[in-house]
Amino acid sequence: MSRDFMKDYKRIVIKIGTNSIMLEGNQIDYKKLDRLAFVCSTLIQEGKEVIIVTSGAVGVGASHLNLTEYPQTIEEQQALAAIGQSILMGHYSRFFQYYNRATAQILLTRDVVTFETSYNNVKRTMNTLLKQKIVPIINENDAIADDELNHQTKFGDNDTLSAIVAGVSEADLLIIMSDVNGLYDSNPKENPDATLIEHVAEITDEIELMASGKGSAFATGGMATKLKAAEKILNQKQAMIITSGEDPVSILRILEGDVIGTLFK
Ligand SMILES: Nc1ncnc2c1ncn2[C@@H]1O[C@H](COP(=O)(O)OP(=O)(O)O)[C@@H](O)[C@H]1O
Ligand SMILES: N[C@@H](CCC(=O)OP(=O)(O)O)C(=O)O
Repeated sequence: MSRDFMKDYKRIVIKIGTNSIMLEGNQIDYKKLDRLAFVCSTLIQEGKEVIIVTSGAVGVGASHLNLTEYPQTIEEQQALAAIGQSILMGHYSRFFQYYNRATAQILLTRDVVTFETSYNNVKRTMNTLLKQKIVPIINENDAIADDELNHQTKFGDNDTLSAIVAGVSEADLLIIMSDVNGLYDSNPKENPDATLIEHVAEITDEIELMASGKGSAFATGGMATKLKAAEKILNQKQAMIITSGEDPVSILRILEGDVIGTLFK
């Protein structure tokens, strides 16, 4: 399938996962964040609008405290996210500054889906930032999001969050950057013979069966939540790509129509 239509896409949501932000040994991958800032700034110069959905608050918090294991209690996890989120945002802000771009932090809970006023507020905030060529950087508000009996506030994972953000912002395309090149017919970390799927038009039972667990202790999603996100995107009549976060510059080629990663459309 030709991907020439990519050239017409204007509003892009880019989701970057914990495994792409952290190097092995739980250090922040500065090169990756810098390349991402370069790519987003270049896209804005080309007249596109970019929203980032970032994971990594918990991972960066753990790195800051030199933890190697995922903490057991919710309060420890939430405290870690609070520590990591501000450090992470500081890095984004500095790397984007080099390219003369401002960033803005938006932390969301499920209230944006449940309450119309919250939905409209976040939509308005995102549009106002984009009009000023400022890059909204979104994460779940991990420090407060928890599910109480009659108040569900958690998205649970950032793949779901990124599909919701793509819906609220009426984006043309969601790009999910991961530590794999796309959806394979089985987990490529466990099966060296796994083959990459180039295009998926519908999330069938057969597609769902291909996905299994997550790539590291600090990630929450795995391929299964990326497929859930894809299902949402297809229902919203939008497009999504899962691609490797190894070299964010490949996003420029994706938007030129190069066949990279798995396309859901
Ligand atoms: N069919 C599949 N194709 C590709 N990756 C898969 C598949 N099934 C499971 N995975 C796993 O999904 C992981 C990516 O998801 P995740 O750990 O949430 O990473 P991220 O932090 O990038 O969101 C891969 O590292 C891989 O181990
Ligand atoms: N909000 C969490 C995101 C966790 C998450 O979904 O991680 P991932 O599977 O790497 O996208 C954080 O910032 O640590």
